[in-house]
Amino acid sequence: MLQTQTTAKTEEQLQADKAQPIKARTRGLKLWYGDTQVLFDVDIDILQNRVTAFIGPSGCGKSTLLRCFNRMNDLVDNVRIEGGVEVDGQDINDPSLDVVLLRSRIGMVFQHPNPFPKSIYENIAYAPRIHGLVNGRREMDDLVERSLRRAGLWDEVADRLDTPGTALSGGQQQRLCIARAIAVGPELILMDEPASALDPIATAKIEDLITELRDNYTIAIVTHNLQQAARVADYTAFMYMGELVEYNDTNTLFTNPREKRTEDYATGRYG
Ligand SMILES: Nc1ncnc2c1ncn2[C@@H]1O[C@H](COP(=O)(O)OP(=O)(O)OP(=O)(O)O)[C@@H](O)[C@H]1O
Repeated sequence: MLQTQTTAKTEEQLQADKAQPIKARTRGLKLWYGDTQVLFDVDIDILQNRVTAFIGPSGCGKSTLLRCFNRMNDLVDNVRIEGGVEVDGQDINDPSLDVVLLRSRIGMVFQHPNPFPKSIYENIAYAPRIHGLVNGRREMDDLVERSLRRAGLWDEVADRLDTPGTALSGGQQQRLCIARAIAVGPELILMDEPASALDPIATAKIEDLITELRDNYTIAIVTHNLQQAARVADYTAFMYMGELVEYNDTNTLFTNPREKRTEDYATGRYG
């Protein structure tokens, strides 16, 4: 078994989760890059206000699956997608859908922090301004402060909002990117290995933040780090060669997997 601590949900919590709305889901999702198929009939439900982790060996399709939820794969040449992807019951591959609007509703945080080459303040203010989400400077100041507070960064940057976001430490930059994602009030936040470029202390802060954000947001996270999935995720999906092998509450997936492939991965037999 996995040499890590997972906290089992109580029977009441598991029952309560059954009533939790589905924020996003895929049905029969298949994806090809050119002639190579990398996702095979993936069916997954992402529960609202829960953290869902995608784990699996390198190249199994975790990031590709994550990117299906905001149509980031559209930016890749020769990509072909079949099957359904819904966010809040809406088919996001509907050709009439405004992709820019979609991406503004779904935040994304990448492996390497990527603040804009602008001030800390502007990093947060930019998207709400172009989407017309606030009226006037005072509302914007409030939004910037609220977003930075939610991302656990306010106390560290309140006196230097005019300095460049790129001058912050790596961990601070990543929290700035999370604050930037939060500022537009996203329905879903996608995180692609958000802590893998950070040291253990900065990683712990990101993990604490993910746990706090769960009350207000729905989070899907790709991670290579099984302990991290065990610490932050309510639900975990194990993928292998483009298939969703097993999906369950995190404790059950790690302590009582149904599939031998899941058990082998969780116990480090391959990876
Ligand atoms: N833009 C692309 N064009 C062609 N093939 C791609 C592209 N992006 C990913 N792939 C291939 O698709 C497969 C799945 O990649 P993906 O990045 O989704 O896996 P992953 O599980 O996230 O891997 P890792 O853990 O190494 O990041 C891999 O074989 C990869 O080489």
